[in-house]
Amino acid sequence: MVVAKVETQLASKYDSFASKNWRFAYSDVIKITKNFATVLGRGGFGTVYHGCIDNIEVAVKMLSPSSAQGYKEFHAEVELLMRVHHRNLTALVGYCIEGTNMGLIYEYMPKGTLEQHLSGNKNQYSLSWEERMQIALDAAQG
Ligand SMILES: Nc1ncnc2c1ncn2[C@@H]1O[C@H](COP(=O)(O)OP(=O)(O)OP(=O)(O)O)[C@@H](O)[C@H]1O
Repeated sequence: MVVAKVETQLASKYDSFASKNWRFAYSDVIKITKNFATVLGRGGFGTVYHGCIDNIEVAVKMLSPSSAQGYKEFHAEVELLMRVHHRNLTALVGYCIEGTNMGLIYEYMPKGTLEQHLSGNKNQYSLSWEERMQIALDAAQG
């Protein structure tokens, strides 16, 4: 099957320049997320779940089969974040490619999204224009 072939090519490509530790089996993802028990949110790529690896919290983004942008985005995200590391970029911890089960594992960001902070929904404290400017600069650096 064409899809299976592409997935195998992708998987071996990533394995060739990353430590084997980056790649997780789908059975690991099930354990990490406690069978996808807690949803953190949903994006264009699919659903994001809370998980734990050795007591370290992670966020697991699973590619939704109905996602049009998903497959391309998955490819770009793994490719980029395996090579690029910056304190203003959420770190990729690993990925899973097993048949149609494709997921990305990131470090967990406990303080909510930037959007929530910019809109003031997360807490009462509103960011000053100076702080917003600094965030814009930091994001651009990332
Ligand atoms: N690393 C993370 N730690 C904690 N929560 C996260 C993390 N990544 C994503 N989330 C949660 O999952 C939601 C969806 O994230 P995701 O990155 O898939 O979508 P997005 O960036 O909002 O949209 P899009 O993928 O369409 O650009 C976020 O709004 C956030 O609530």
